[in-house]
Amino acid sequence: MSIDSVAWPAELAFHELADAETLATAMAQRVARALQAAIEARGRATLVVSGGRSPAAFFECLAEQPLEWERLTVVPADERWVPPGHPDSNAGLVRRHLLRGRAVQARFVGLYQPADSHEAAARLADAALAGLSLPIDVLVLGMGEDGHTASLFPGSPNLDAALDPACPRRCLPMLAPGEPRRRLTLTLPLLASARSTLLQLQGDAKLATLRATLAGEDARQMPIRAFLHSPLEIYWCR
Ligand SMILES: O=C(O)[C@H](O)[C@@H](O)[C@H](O)[C@H](O)COP(=O)(O)O
Repeated sequence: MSIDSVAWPAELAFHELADAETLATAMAQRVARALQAAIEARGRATLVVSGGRSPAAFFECLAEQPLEWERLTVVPADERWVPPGHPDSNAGLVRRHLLRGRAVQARFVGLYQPADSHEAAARLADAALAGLSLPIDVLVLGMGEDGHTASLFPGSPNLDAALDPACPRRCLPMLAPGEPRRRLTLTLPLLASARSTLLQLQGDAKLATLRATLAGEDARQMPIRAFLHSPLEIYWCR
């Protein structure tokens, strides 16, 4: 399948990059421009990033960007309900690959806190996010081959609530199909408030998933559909 074989909606900015390194650099430069513009306009900026295997190289390129990091707040789009020292922790991923060098000066608002229950943990994360000024400035999403994004998983309890544009919560507990199953996710109102949204994808399987999203509109089946509209920018390489 080639990029040109898919009739992408004209409003989606689709960038095909030569390889993963070129993609990471292009995304880092784009995100840095948007964050610096936000800082110049409002004195501060908020960046929400996804976890998983894809973003490490992008994080490392972004960490090298000449930004006023002390004016930045970084928030995970979702979290596995594991401590930051756990190998699956998104907070750990961000701290290892993004909050390094000068970028260590950024403020980080993590979602994980120990709690008596998954729901209690989500309420603690909700409280931690209460002070976050909206709209967020930059959102960077990934996508699973099932069409999930953040931890908005098809079939998860709370998915309808999390996708509700009027959801009163900023963070909800979710269940992933694979381990670690217990997740915490930012909800649609918070995620969709972003002034700029980038989607990072790699490989033909995810391109096929993205193509499949165009065949329907129900975000409960493929939650990434809730973001497939302007101002989304898609960055893809094989
Ligand atoms: O915590 C997570 O895993 C992410 O937030 C999740 O939404 C991720 O972006 C996709 O699952 C893609 O993950 P990969 O980059 O590992 O394919």
